Amino acid sequence: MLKLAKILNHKGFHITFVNTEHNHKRLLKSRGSHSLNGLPSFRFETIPDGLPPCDPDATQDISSLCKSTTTTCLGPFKELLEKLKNTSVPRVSCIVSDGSMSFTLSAAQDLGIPQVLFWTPSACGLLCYMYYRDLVEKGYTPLKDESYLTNGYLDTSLDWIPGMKGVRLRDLPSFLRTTNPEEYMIKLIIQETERSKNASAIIINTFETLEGEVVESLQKLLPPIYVVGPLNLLMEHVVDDKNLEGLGSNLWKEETKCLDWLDSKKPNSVVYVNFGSITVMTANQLIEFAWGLANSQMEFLWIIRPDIVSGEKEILPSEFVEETKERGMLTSWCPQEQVLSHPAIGGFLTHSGWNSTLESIGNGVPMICWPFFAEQQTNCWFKCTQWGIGMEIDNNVKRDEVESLVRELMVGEKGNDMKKKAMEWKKLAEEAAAKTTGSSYVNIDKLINQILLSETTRQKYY
Ligand SMILES: O=c1ccn([C@@H]2O[C@H](COP(=O)(O)OP(=O)(O)O[C@H]3O[C@H](CO)[C@@H](O)[C@H](O)[C@H]3O)[C@@H](O)[C@H]2O)c(=O)[nH]1
Repeated sequence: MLKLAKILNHKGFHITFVNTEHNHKRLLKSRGSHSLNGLPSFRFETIPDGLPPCDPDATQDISSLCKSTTTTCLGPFKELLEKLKNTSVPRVSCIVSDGSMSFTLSAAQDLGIPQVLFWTPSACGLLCYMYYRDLVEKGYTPLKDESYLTNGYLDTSLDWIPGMKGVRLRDLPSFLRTTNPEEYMIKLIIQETERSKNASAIIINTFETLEGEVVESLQKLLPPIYVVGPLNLLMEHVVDDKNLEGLGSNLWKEETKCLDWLDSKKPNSVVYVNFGSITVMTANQLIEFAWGLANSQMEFLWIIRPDIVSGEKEILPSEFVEETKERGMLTSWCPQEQVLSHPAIGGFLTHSGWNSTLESIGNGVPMICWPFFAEQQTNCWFKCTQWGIGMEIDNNVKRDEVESLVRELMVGEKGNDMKKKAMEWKKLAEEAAAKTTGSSYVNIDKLINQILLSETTRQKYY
């Protein structure tokens, strides 16, 4: 979202970027007390998320956060808009908000301005969310009982989601894996996808050559869709804007020593391991990953967030630390985009969050996928079965499987094929983001001219 906002600012928009108070505090902590002072044309504001204060270093519970924002944020958001009217900043002429923050639609309606929803997961993830109502109505979820999680039921294949023939229940976003008929996340998904139909437009961070067929299916269900990714590559066109450089969004402090360490490594020799900002695992799973990496004999850079093990501090066996000290580096958070673009990185063991996936594609890095939740399962399916750049690790992770997949990724024949394929996707991603001619570059201009600066908006506010 911040990247998109920077691009729009670069194109001439005044930006008011609204964080929750919780995230605002976290950003100040990780980036420094002046980091959100903003610029005259790019300002930060906050609204409360409605949750009680909690550990500032840990990711909030997603279900509670969604429930709270969807029920409590509209009031504070409208108050903020009211407040902005009485300041010297230009009048708010359009609202771009997260796809799961559809309460903002009602505020935009009050002001009579365009409202665009930016769905930050993949297009394939969003397409599955669009079919969540059908999954409930057809009786696929809730599951009859817990045994359905393991009795083969999740292998049921579906042929009615257009653009995703052969996808299995287990490859769909994970929220359907519940026996609870009142599951909040399912209700939320149905509510948010339904409300999305009322937006002026939808933005997705992907590119046409990667997810064209899926986007075509989505076009039939939603308002005009603008495909504008990979945003991390489009950002390269605003690097000359020095003013924007200081605005970043890392929620933990970035450790940059790993970049020096990578400088000392041979090309394509290091496995990069990172599970994003939300994934948690058990202490036992952490240990299985550790021994799998150690036994693979490969060099690795492993990012272990302070809250990666649910409910306890992560503890790695001292024998593991001793055995791998010459070839492994452990740290708590890194500048991932710089890491993935480093020539030493040969493969990425990832949870398959969409940003990590796109950043990996944009750098031609093949992946091993350990999807945790949400649409990561769907991203994993596409990477493994459609795009030829991924191999999946079983959820019940075992060291032997980690060892063999890591070796296959780094020195095996399949790994080699995946690397070639990943380089082809990198080229296509670069083409989509190319200045002036790339499809995503062009789509950003179309979004601006057709929606954000519509004729009425122009007449009313400029
Ligand atoms: O050490 C780190 C680890 C991560 N990152 C960055 O953090 C982001 C992580 O994003 P993503 O890979 O999408 O993972 P999550 O944080 O888990 O993302 C959530 O949001 C995504 C977009 O909606 C969804 O695709 C995921 O399923 C959902 O878990 C990426 O830009 C990374 O570059 C860093 O900079 N340093």
